[in-house]
Amino acid sequence: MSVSPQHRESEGDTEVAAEQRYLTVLYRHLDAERELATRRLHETLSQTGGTPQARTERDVATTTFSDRLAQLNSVEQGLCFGRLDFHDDPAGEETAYIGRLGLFDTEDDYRPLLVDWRAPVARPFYLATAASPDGVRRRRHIRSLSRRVTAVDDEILDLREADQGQDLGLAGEAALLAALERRRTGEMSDIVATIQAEQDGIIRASLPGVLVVQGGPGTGKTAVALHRAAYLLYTHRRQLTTRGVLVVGPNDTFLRYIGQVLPSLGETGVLLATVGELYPGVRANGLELPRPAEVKGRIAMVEVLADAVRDRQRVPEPVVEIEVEREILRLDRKTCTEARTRARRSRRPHNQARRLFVDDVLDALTRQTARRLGEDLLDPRDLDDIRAELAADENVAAALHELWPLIGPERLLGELLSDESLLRTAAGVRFTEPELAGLLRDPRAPFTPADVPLLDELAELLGEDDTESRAEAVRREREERAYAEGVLDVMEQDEEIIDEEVLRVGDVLDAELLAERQQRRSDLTAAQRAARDRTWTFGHVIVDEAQELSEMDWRLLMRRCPSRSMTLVGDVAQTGAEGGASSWAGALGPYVADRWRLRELTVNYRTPAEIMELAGQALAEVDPALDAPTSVRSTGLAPVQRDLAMAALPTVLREVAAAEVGAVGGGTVAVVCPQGMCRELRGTLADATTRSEAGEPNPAVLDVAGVKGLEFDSVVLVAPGEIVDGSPRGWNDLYVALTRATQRLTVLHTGPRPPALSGPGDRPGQDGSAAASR
Ligand SMILES: Nc1ncnc2c1ncn2[C@@H]1O[C@H](COP(=O)(O)OP(=O)(O)OP(=O)(O)O)[C@@H](O)[C@H]1O
Repeated sequence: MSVSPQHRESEGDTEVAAEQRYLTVLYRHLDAERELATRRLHETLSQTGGTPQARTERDVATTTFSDRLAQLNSVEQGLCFGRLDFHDDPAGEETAYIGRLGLFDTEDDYRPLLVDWRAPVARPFYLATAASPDGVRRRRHIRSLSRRVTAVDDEILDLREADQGQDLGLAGEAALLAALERRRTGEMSDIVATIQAEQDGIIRASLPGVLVVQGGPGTGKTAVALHRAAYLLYTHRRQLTTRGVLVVGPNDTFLRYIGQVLPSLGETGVLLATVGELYPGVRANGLELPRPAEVKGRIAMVEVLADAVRDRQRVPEPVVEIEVEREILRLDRKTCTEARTRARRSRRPHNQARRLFVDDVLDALTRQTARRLGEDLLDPRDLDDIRAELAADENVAAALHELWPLIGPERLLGELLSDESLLRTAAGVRFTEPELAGLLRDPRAPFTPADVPLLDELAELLGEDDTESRAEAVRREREERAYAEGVLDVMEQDEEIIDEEVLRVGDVLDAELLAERQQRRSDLTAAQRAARDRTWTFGHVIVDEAQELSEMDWRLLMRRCPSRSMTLVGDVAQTGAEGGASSWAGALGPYVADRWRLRELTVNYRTPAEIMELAGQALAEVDPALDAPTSVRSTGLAPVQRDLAMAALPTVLREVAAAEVGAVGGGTVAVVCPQGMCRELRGTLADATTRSEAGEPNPAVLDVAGVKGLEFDSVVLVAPGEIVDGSPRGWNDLYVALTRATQRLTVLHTGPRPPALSGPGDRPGQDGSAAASR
């Protein structure tokens, strides 16, 4: 059907008005649900007293209503974004509206008003095509701002109508392009309205097993990973809310950048963390150079740490003398070696095996003392007393501490990295001299993120010294039981005035059970509990920028997920960490052999074609066999490259940054530079720096590691030559830096251009004069 522009406009207006009416109804239901949840929450909170069971039930209800309210609040923006019209649907439901959560008409037999995007019914919204319409006649994207419909975009999924001029490109192309053109705020948005078919397949892939998602820059890996978390929580709610889902990202800035996506999808129970945050009780905020971090990430550290622990299990050379009550007792090498062998053979962790060692040594000292006192005069009770006295003796304790100390991971690692002789003994010939020297540090230095997997490894090797925590657990249990007994007493007294025949509370509920209920009442989410517990194992683990993980990082993460239900997203062409992965098979082989699935993403939604052409030249330097993803859009703006003298950089950068901030009209700008230049350039731009909507500095001055995974409307790349020369993975780094912009890219060369960046059309100049135009 051909329509005149005026006709089309009025037809569009009618459709917008119709959808507005429907949207208004949906918001009315949303408001009603909110009111209901608020009312129930208030009612629950205002109740006091009652039986312990009633209190428990109230706590559960409070959590349920608060969660529901948070979910209802989170879907306010873009509540409904799609509509499917089906051909003769046998169920008689010819239309389905798709949105951020499910809403039902409670007064009309729970008729679905809005279908959750994760429900199977919604799937054709993402998958149907004209060639394979899956019963769908028309897919409509509904765009809205606040509660107002701003546009509708239709696709008729019918090849005959398509022949009549319908555009059958990407699913919801107009809505997709509108989303991609939006200026960036510094916080990632969800893509729930415009998920593409290849992404949908990954989001809804089955839960078990290791799924690797490989894709070039801007292909939506992060977006897909987060939507997969939301999908899995919806589909496997019971299983995953108990064990929790962990999402691992490369650094804090990145976690802040993605932090709003899951809440905007109504999911709050996910733990977002860097590997450096996965050791409760340690804030690993020390800085470290890439080289020592790489050495710490090597798998050889497993043996170094095991040797460092063994090094703490000593025997006397040849004898140690202990003064007890003015007598000298002797511990010889043979006795201690036998005790050590027995303790080591137990294969228990160091702190737990210590009990065996201590037992044997105390036995030997008891025998010695008994011999001295005259064995024939002593009965077993006397021997027990002697042993107990020896165990309590300070000098014996000191000798035992020398031979087999109780030691925690933090102390052992701190001492190992700050004591050259301990480090040399443990490292053996595994590292070169410069590598060893790089590992040594000041004893007061804070832990770094690369230390965390080492602490975790040590925690496994050392085991908890659980003497204290067991005593504490027993004490707590006693207290809880005493409290529960008190509660039961009070309740039974109350009941005495009631009929004797009535079942008493104590008949159905004993103190132990009541105490246990009290514990289960804890209203922390699984994610919150997991964050405090090193030994927590998650129901599913998602890792973003997974190519950056070191071998030691992988060991830690695998420990957190023994079920190996994992989604790992990344791009081996973007690996910047020296100890990061060059291939997925290499990284995963030790844990799952070849039992992992690979899915690829091929379309770049971020970087315009013009910028990708330049980035492709850097990618060819990484590996000529790699293909850059295809850009979904072009802007008509070629990147600008300028050559200038280093001395001119401050002036030129100030000019360029100001111009770019103006050009993106409130959007985000990043200056990306070699690590060593960041501080100086921040100073250069200090006067002109404001804050983005997300509260980040704008322009942000960041090195490549700092922009990994992020995107900006405009990027000013400084000294790419130095970035290439600055690391063994310099070309990977340059590729990352070149692919951060959603609209505009300016490259400022302060030295010779890397050959791959000089292409046709450039006019290299000198000293800061404009060299190439857009
Ligand atoms: N289907 C989609 N609809 C709308 N926007 C999308 C879609 N897929 C991806 N995007 C957008 O494209 C941009 C890049 O996505 P994302 O950051 O997830 O890519 P990535 O593959 O993780 O990139 P990198 O490897 O560079 O970190 C984001 O702004 C994201 O919101």
